[in-house]
Amino acid sequence: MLHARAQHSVSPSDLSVLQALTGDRPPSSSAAHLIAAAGPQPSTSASRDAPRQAKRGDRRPPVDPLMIAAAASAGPQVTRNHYFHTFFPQPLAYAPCDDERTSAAATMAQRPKMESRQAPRTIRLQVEDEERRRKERLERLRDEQVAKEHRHDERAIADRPQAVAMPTHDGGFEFREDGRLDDKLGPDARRGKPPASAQVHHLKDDALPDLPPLEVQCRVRTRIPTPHGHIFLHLYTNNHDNKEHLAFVADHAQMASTSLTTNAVEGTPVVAETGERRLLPFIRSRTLDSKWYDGETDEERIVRGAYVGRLSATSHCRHAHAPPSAASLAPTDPPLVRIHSECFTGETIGSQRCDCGEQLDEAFRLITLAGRGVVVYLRQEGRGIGLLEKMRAYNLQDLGHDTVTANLMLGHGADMRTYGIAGAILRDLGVAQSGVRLLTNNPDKIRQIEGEGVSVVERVAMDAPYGSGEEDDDSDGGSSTSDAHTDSSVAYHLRRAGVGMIGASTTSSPELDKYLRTKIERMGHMLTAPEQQAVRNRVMSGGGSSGSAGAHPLSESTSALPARDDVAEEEKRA
Ligand SMILES: Nc1nc2c(ncn2[C@@H]2O[C@H](COP(=O)(O)OP(=O)(O)OP(=O)(O)O)[C@@H](O)[C@H]2O)c(=O)[nH]1
Repeated sequence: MLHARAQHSVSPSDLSVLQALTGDRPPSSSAAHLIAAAGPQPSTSASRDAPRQAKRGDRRPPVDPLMIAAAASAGPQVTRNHYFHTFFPQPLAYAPCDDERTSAAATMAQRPKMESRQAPRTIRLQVEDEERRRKERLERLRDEQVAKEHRHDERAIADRPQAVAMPTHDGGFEFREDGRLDDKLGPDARRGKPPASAQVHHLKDDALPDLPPLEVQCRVRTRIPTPHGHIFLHLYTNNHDNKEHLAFVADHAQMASTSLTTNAVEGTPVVAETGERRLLPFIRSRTLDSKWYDGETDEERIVRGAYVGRLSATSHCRHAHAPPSAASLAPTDPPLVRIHSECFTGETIGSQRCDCGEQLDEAFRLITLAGRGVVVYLRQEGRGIGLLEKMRAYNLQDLGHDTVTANLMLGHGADMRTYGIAGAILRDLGVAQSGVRLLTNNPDKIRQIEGEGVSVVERVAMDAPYGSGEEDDDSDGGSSTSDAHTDSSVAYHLRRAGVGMIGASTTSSPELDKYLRTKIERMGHMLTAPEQQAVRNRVMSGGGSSGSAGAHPLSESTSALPARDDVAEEEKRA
């Protein structure tokens, strides 16, 4: 005890060192000298009183001389104070050792406040529990929905003919009554797998992962005389949506043989560049021509427009003839194909906000001119958003927005269409495999349809006849105009004859110009700008028809398609 007290007795030189170290000014080199010189000193009354005062007023333990020596020898930047413990200390930011020199409030202000952001455990468990229950509820609802759709599908299948047969054009195969493939039809069939030629009907549509593999079926086909020529109209159903998609087929040779009622010709005769003569297979629906169920009669097949071989007015016998075989024919020349999306406003009431009516009209004209081609008409109104939303988009367009921005403002993509059904229809018609010449200006459409397994060997420009609204503003009310008064050319009359909508086939309006410009500038469509088109129309009005679709002046390869980066960017932002 005595020894300890002797050790803790404070000498005047200790006090001087302490003063030097804790004074307002940093310790000078003389302080170090002082410290070095500090040794056991004779005690004065002041020094004797100091511990007593400390005992009375200041209850902190006396200063350890070893600490003082260590602090002094470490140089002027270090005091006996310990470092202020923070994760990111300020340089030379030391904690105060004397409460008198820094207030407690200031100290608290300097210290970073560490707060837990975690909710109490009970609340966390409660939230987790609620989340789990919410997920289970959603899963239950989804299961119920799937079960409902499944029941609906089963009913729909039950309503169908018992066994849906598959293509037989190319040596084909059939389903038995129970829906399984007939055993005699090869190894694939024995394994319960349709042959490669049939698998095209079962391609998975990636965009709709929850749906069953896509199947299309042509329910009926009939002949329609149009101002451009006769075409076969096909109505398709499918298992992905409840819409009736359509296909218009121009096939002159088939039309001629059908009207003879004898099917004397079994293909479209063509003469190749080499002078070789050959027959291209008729464009026919495989699902329509296949046997739907055992015991179907020719009469039933005639009513739905299926192939019945040699027809006669009294054909009541059971179907006994195979459809024409394509197996022996040379590879087909690529037919002209248009994949057109429904536009009630443009096609039926002659809206001049878009060029859809003119495009449909032109597509009909071109496939009938070519004598062999297809227009697939998809019920994807308003680029897939439906008529209701398209009309809302029109109202936004009236406020000055273009067609892309209006769609985005309504929470849709710029283009919500898919082409799985179009691909399946083209495969069903037997034109996809050998390649098609696609009538379009839309590079995205080419990419998508190729993604569906349809080979596009050539892009043919969809060059519908429209004028420039700017030029025609002074004409009669801005309605269909341009060449009506001046153009007496064959081209004009040909188009005039093919008008499939109110208000003639050649149209123009400022809205249409804006629509076309947006398609060029924002959607990457390979179109002629409205101003250039006006000039072109004038030239064409003196130059007659653009001629055969096969020699279309704007035909070009599908390479070097422009990107749609800006639209993708805006879609992301929206
Ligand atoms: N959402 C929306 N859809 C429109 C508008 N105008 C036309 N459509 C739809 O657009 C579809 C036609 O698409 P377009 O972009 O004109 O042409 P495309 O089929 O992509 O390209 P092409 O093959 O070159 O004709 C149809 O379904 C029309 O109903 C519009 O202002 N807003």
